Amino acid sequence: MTVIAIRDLTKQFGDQVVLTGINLDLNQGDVKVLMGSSGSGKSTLLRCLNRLVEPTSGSIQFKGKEILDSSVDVRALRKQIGFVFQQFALYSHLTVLENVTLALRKLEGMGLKEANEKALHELSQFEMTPHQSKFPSQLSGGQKQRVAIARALAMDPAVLLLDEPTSALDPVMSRDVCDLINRLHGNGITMLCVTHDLGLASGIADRVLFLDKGVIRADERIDVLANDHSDPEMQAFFGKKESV
Ligand SMILES: Nc1ncnc2c1ncn2[C@@H]1O[C@H](COP(=O)(O)OP(=O)(O)OP(=O)(O)O)[C@@H](O)[C@H]1O
Repeated sequence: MTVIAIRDLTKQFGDQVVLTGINLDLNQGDVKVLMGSSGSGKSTLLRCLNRLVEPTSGSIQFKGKEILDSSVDVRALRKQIGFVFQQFALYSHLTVLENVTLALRKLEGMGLKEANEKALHELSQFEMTPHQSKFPSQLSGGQKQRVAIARALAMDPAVLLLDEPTSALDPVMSRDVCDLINRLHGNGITMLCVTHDLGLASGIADRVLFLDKGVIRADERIDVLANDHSDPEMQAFFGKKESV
């Protein structure tokens, strides 16, 4: 089943055209990785999918319904399409547990007891229950990312968007996040992940979407892209990275 269908999507910031004619389908359970040079529009595309950025034109359907209509309830949409930020975006003055319950109380309208139970359930999936009373400053980067992912999953989203989830992490913690994403994959959640990290990309997905100058130029196996010497853009991008 197609969960997200993007058609002819464009985005301009003033005179700058960032996305030009994006077409992409995400099917249920897909884990897709979006790569491309810095400034190619990856984060912008990801952000369009839950309307953190408003596209200039085109269509995005979520489960067959247009999400760019002005009548769409954006808060409800963001429960269905969760977003995990590069820098975790946790509230520093709230504990781990409160970071997760806040979203449940505000977006789901849950009472404290119900929200606590749900939040503790999510945190336990990621072995974060022992850290529930800590503040973000008392956590490692990997633990912060676990909390951020637990918070997004507490909404039971159909889709999880991840924007460079390992870029602030060391290699060990990056592998931890990679394992975690693979566990989620087993649960059937649909994911689109922006990353520069080839280890993460090859660890979670078979294929990579390569974004270049506002269009998706390739949807291909990672090793094929990495060894494609005929394309100067790909070579420039993958040539700088470790071989896969
Ligand atoms: N809110 C904004 N206002 C104006 N320009 C923006 C805005 N957000 C992004 N841009 C511009 O859009 C272009 C694409 O940015 P985007 O963050 O999507 O790229 P990216 O591929 O994710 O880059 P990186 O890999 O460096 O994170 C950049 O030139 C950026 O300056």
